Amino acid sequence: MKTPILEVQNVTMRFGGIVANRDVSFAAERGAITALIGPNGAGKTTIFNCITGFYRASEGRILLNGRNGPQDIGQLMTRPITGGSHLVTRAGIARTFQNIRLFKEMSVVENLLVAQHLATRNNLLSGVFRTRAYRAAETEAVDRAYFWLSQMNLASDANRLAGELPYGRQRRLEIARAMCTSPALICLDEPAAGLNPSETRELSEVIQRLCAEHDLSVLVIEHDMGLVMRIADHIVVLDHGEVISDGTPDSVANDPAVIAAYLGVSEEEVTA
Ligand SMILES: Nc1ncnc2c1ncn2[C@@H]1O[C@H](COP(=O)(O)OP(=O)(O)OP(=O)(O)O)[C@@H](O)[C@H]1O
Repeated sequence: MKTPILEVQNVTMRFGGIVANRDVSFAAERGAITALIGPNGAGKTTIFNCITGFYRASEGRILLNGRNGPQDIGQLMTRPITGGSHLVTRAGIARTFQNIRLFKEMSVVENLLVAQHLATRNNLLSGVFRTRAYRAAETEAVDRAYFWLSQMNLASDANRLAGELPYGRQRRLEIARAMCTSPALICLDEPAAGLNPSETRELSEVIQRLCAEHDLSVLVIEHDMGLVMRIADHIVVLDHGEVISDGTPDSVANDPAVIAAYLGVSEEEVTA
């Protein structure tokens, strides 16, 4: 069996007295789409924030088995002096947000160029003197931006203001921006929220294509069960901060614990 791209091991996350995640363990397979589902307040966004380096988990370990071997996300965040969530991006995890966070006053292509500054090794001096390496990195960044715009069916919008794009296109632009950092794992937080059915269908195709053609693994939080059942290879269900089911879409959809969590009744009532 292939090593999973991501291993979440016994993660607990507390906010004061609130336990948002308790002893959460699951793995995301390499080259596959893993969906994280569960009712409101189940702890999905919190575990996402731990994985993507926005929070440091109170307990447990998160391992990314990326292109440079296994990396402990908690250690990247707490590394003395240089540590932080930018190291998690460099290690190969990119994300999008539940509420779209684009630079709305910038053009579409500028949004993608900003994202790549983190990955380039240039410093102030090379910028002032416009060294050969600096110019080469700039050209590469522009080429990469246009590549991902065309992959996301956004090439014709390159020079429009990001804030002027229709909602569905803004969502795809966020994914393009994340892809510009060359991630091994992309984490999508409710990518279908606010989309109409045809935009959702286009989004499903884009996500599946990313996985199939670009050596990418996907972890997605989503409430749209139609989308989840259509694209997920593997589903992890959270409820009250804990994993209550983990398996194929079919096994999860028929799991009495999952049905009970969504209906807000006890498991015994479902099986009775
Ligand atoms: N920064 C925080 N401070 C205190 N409590 C928090 C914080 N973030 C989340 N929580 C609590 O942790 C629990 C899990 O929240 P979380 O946002 O992770 O759930 P979710 O499954 O993503 O919900 P939704 O589907 O509504 O987005 C909730 O009870 C929430 O109130």
